[in-house]
Amino acid sequence: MIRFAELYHALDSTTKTNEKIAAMSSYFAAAPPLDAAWATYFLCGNKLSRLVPNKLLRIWAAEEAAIPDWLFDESYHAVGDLAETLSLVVPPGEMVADESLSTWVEERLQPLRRLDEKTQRERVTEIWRETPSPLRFVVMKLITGAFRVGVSKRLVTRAIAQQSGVSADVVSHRLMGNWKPSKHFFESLVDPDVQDTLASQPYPFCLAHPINVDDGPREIGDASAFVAEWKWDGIRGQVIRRADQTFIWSRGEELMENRWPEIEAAAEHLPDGTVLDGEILAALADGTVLPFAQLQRRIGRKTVGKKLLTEVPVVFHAFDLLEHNGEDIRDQPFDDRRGQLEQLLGDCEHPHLKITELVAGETWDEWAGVRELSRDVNAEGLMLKRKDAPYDVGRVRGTWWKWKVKPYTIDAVLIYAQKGHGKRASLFTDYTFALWDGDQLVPFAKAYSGLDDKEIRQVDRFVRQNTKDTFGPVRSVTPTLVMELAFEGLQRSKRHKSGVATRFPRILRWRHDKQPEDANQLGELLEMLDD
Ligand SMILES: Nc1ncnc2c1ncn2[C@@H]1O[C@H](COP(=O)(O)OP(=O)(O)OP(=O)(O)O)[C@@H](O)[C@H]1O
Repeated sequence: MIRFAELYHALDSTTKTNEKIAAMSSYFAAAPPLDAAWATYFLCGNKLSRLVPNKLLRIWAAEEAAIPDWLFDESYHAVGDLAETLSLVVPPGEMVADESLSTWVEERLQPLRRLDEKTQRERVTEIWRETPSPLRFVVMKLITGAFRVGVSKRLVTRAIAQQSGVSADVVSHRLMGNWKPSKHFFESLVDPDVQDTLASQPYPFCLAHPINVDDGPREIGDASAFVAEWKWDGIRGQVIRRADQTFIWSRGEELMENRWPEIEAAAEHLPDGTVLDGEILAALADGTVLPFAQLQRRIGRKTVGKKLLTEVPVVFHAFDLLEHNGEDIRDQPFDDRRGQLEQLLGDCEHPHLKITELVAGETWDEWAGVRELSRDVNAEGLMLKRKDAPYDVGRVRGTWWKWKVKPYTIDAVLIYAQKGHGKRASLFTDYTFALWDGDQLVPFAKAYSGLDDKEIRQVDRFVRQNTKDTFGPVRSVTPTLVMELAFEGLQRSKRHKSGVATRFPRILRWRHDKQPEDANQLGELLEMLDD
């Protein structure tokens, strides 16, 4: 466990990619497979659900430290993070013997949830007495369900690939979807010879690069090398038909069960061993695509009632074929995959499962004209896809380009929060957002509205659990949450560190599917300036 705590602190103390990868690689090189599986689980952003109520931890800690409750609360207020407060306030313990990460998790931590309060307290006190502060901090993060470390899944993938010799593409595929940490899981993850057989497992998604709106797409090459499709504004998904079952995955790697019954029913007509990539859209029977706001009515519902099914029917617009007849065809050129997709969906045409049509055009000028009509079909612009490119993992430059029509939206990272006013005076509701400038996050806009009450409470909880610093009423938080902001206009501004002032910024949606490093660059905002 000490080694895992050291890894945590090593990752926390550097922003350099290479140092993070090196720290993880050396951890994986020495860790037994079950420990490595748990470490992978946590580093990829998974958590244990909360094991002991925070309220009880606070009371027990105050008693263990022999301080009054109000002093504990003051300390918590000053520190801003419960796990850190617990590890600082309770006197440091002395380690008896180091146990492995998996022993900690499986034998000491997970069982806590099922114990009665008295035994829970005995076990937690025992943990405090046996853990020095740096180790205790990590253990408390796990117990409070707030464990989080500043690495992306991509970096974890690279570290495992580097250490094991299995290619990053294969590792990233094996890390997709739901898996449970086990010795067998990690051994298969790093085994070059193992066959991947998990029926529900999706492929890593291919992502797009933005085209500079002013310059247009000429810089990316000749138009004849590309096809164009509408850039739909819906939910990205992979529809998998394997072993007579259907699985629909979101880009955020969530298995969307019972959410899209029309699409599930349509997918039953697909042959076994098929994986489609595409966009879930709200659309009428005549094919008219509805705005995202309509689709939003179905988001977040675990099951969908009859009324909503009739009012907001959905269609899966397939734009790629990743697996055909059980064979992974991602290495084939787009043109070939598209040919097979057309044949496949031509054979089993269904009102809720369609192929996205290519947008007619042969030159950039022709497509520029068509792009102006995007809003009329409720699209955000065009997607340009290279005909000879394989289906890549992640955002590989040159394969897919997004050429949006209305650029006044951007994905930003929440970095500061402050309490609101009036009925929101007890909640952190005023947010400051930042964009990347190289590896720095630069604040550029404040936004107060756009989230619903439930989301506001979630963000409030996040702020309290992830405060890094307190400046008067303002808290800086670990950069984690990504929100899509919309604004009416942009102006150059000397007063702002970012160099721009946004007009009427508001939160459009919480991008659960994005990691902080997926947020936009400041340069992309500057490119939107009209002058
Ligand atoms: N025809 C299409 N081909 C591929 N992706 C499409 C298409 N139409 C809509 N999309 C959406 O566009 C996204 C591609 O852009 P990107 O990979 O940059 O994701 P993104 O950051 O979510 O995009 P954005 O925030 O600009 O909508 C896909 O994830 C998908 O949801």
